[in-house]
Amino acid sequence: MSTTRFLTGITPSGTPHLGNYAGMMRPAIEASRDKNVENFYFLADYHALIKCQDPERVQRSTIEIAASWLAAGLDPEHVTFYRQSDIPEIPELTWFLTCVTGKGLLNRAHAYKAAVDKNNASGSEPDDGVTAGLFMYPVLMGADILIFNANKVPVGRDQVQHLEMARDMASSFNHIYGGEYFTLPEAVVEESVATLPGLDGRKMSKSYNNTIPLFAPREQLRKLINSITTDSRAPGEAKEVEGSALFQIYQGFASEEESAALRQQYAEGIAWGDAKQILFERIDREIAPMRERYEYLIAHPAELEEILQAGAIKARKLATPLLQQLRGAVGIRNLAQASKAKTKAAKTALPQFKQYRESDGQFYFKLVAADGQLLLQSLGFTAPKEAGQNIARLQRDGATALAAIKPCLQTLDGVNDDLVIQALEQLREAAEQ
Ligand SMILES: Nc1ncnc2c1ncn2[C@@H]1O[C@H](COP(=O)(O)OP(=O)(O)OP(=O)(O)O)[C@@H](O)[C@H]1O
Ligand SMILES: N[C@@H](Cc1c[nH]c2ccccc12)C(=O)O
Repeated sequence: MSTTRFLTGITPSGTPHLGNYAGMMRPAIEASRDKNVENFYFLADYHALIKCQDPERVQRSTIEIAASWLAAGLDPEHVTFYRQSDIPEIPELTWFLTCVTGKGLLNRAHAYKAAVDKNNASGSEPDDGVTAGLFMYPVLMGADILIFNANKVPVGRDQVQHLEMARDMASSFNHIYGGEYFTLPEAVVEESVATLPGLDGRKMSKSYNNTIPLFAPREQLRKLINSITTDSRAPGEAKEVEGSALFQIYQGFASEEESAALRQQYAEGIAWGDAKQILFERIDREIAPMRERYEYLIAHPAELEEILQAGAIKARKLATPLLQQLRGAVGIRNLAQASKAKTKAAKTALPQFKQYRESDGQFYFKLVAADGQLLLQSLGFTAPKEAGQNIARLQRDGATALAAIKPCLQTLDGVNDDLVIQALEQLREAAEQ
């Protein structure tokens, strides 16, 4: 049995923060220790170019995020850890998928729609300032996922629509080229993972500039924690945990007992300064052991490069043969082998007869086109042999047999005899080859 494949990407467009760590990296690293799953983690640097056109920042962020994953315990021996831009099969697949994706589907993508809505609201042209990169974002993401035929993709809520689109692209391609080339991936949204607030109480996010960098040096970490917004209650006055960013961040790191103890101290009127000291100590306890490794890796980017290159080799062992197969499927082929490929492609796209027994105890058959359309549906027969004989007649005599066995068939909306005869012809030709 094949193992389940998990895949997730992180866009290197800034410095990783405590929210990225608690909300994504830590649970992903814990999950990666499960021996029954295959894990793919990658740096989505092509995606970074959509929102960040500062080359130094892209490079810096790639280094910081790669070093963060490794320092936080990701083991590149057990997972496939790579950089998107090291896998040339991804942009090539992006093009194949682009050609089977409706433009209308992409018009509905949240990120693109949000940009258009903003322009409409301000009276600008709808596509003002919108790059084709932003528009195509879901296709690139689809290629990231489909190139490894990932089954499960852990993502935040905002990415669920992209997974639906990836499924659409996979089924369109399978349908058009008549084969099970792609597995349909599923989003995994971990509801139990907390969203950490930032310094100002809103969601901690690069875009809000309210983050605490995951590997801020100790003294900077202390300073940032001291700047978390609190209310003006004085020492000795009872404090509310509800709506306290400080408490929520603490919960993202502490055990249940530790959280209960701080809740008690809030009720007893702990001074904000002391609560901040407790938060600082708790976070530093978790981060300090990793900080040394992080700083080492940041100072040795050649080692990071080597780890990513090894990851790319591992990843391409899967991507290269799949892409080869896809090239053949779409008709980009070695011309010396063209005729062979043609026969094979024709075979994969054939209609099919199916014979089965229903719960009423009767035997039935149907004819299904390669794209899944139902072309013929029989009524029930008492013996399986009768169903088999009718199939054999249709295969042998085509149109004549179809006319003769009409009374044993249901009428189907939207299907005419020509369509059925064409399918029977196609089956006959294939059998003759
Ligand atoms: N405050 C947060 N709490 C928990 N998880 C978070 C938080 N912010 C981001 N994540 C998770 O980290 C991963 C990377 O997210 P992302 O790069 O969007 O972070 P971000 O700082 O919000 O960036 P941006 O502002 O550019 O969207 C995602 O899985 C996301 O769910
Ligand atoms: N778009 C994702 C990052 C990403 C790119 N490709 C992916 C493939 C799978 C999962 C996530 C991704 C984000 O912003 O968070």
